[in-house]
Amino acid sequence: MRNRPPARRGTGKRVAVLGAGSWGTTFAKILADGGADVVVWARRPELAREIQEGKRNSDYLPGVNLPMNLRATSRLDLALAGAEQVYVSVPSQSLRDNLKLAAPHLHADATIVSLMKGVEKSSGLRMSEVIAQVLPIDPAQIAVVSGPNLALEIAKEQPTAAVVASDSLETAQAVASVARNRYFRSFVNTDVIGTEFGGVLKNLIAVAIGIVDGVGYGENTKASIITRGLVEMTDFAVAYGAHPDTLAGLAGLGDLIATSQSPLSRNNTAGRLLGQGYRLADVVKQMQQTTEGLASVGPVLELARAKGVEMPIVEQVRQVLAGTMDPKDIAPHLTTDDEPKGERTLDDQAQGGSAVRRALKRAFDQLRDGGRGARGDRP
Ligand SMILES: NC(=O)C1=CN([C@@H]2O[C@H](COP(=O)(O)OP(=O)(O)OC[C@H]3O[C@@H](n4cnc5c(N)ncnc54)[C@H](OP(=O)(O)O)[C@@H]3O)[C@@H](O)[C@H]2O)C=CC1
Ligand SMILES: O=C(CO)COP(=O)(O)O
Repeated sequence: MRNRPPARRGTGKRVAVLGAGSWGTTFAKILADGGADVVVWARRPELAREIQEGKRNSDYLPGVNLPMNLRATSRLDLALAGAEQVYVSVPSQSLRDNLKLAAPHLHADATIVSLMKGVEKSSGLRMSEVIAQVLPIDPAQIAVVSGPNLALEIAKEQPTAAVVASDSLETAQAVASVARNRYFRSFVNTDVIGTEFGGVLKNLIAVAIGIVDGVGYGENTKASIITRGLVEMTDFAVAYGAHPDTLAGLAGLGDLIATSQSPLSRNNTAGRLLGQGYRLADVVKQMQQTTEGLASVGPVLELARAKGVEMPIVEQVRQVLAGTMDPKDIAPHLTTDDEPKGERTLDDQAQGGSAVRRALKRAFDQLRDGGRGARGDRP
């Protein structure tokens, strides 16, 4: 049968990846190169066939050779049969429906790992919350992965790191020990909220940076937006229970830097097109791949309002998307009639500012130290 994956070659844990786009395929490669026995699910049979037989995914990762031990199928039952860990990488807005399709084939003890960086538009829920709502599983069976992880760079085996978070440290460690290899290092923590929101929120700031790029503004404007954007990200995530250090780590600052600087970022690219004067509908048409930030703006601002968190940069992004603000008017922080205020309040300093300094020092110490084994992105 064409769809049946061939006999396994690896000796490692049996895992599945749902979604064969740029990140799903890249993550499947990470896992396979780490020794896991991986089957990736592609919803289109022709894509499954290309990965399975040609070891290529020319739609999403042109020019990349996939590992010989990576298998693919368009049949969910085959992909999930015997999988102890299931990594999910579909567009956030499609997670709920895809989970419902997968549910009958999931092993009861399987760990479900979200690789996604969006919130559900209709509910405002994070991806781990959607998983917990749809599947009858213990929260300790859920993990999330986030970090500076531009797919194409990793598919070319350029080294990077990520955070695996779960309510259960044991689960995070079990995932991190599989999701690692010579070019991909996984740290662990138990701050699921901070790790997930880091990935969601940096997308919005990356859209803002893209807009600024498209307009033609330079490095001062971008640096101001990145820095103030990190404050917005931290304030928002902390209001929802995140640890501020997480936002100063790989899943926050790290991902913000990678996404804001790279033309590989879809969010950054969408922003640039908006800054060049394209209307949102045309930008959406041009973007061939998932651009989570465009769908997250509304729900994030609603969640911010519910907690009284100010997000002036994200609000400006909303207005540019809605066509009610000229991209040229996007500015690092509100308008000129805004009362002068401290860059940070004393309260912020206690919660976020000092955390940023501590995290930068720790990152420096870790670089000097060379890094050993999976451990926290923060102590
Ligand atoms: N790309 C990256 O660098 C990174 C992405 N992420 C996150 O990973 C998630 C997935 O992104 P990414 O892989 O880049 O997205 P892509 O657009 O590259 O791929 C999406 C994949 O999901 C499949 N899919 C399954 N169900 C649906 C559906 N109902 N509607 C649309 N597509 C569906 C698509 O199938 P088909 O091919 O048939 O359309 C495709 O294989 C996002 O949340 C993103 O933020 C996280 C880190 C890095
Ligand atoms: O999350 C990413 C890098 O860490 C990918 O960003 P984009 O979705 O903007 O391409």
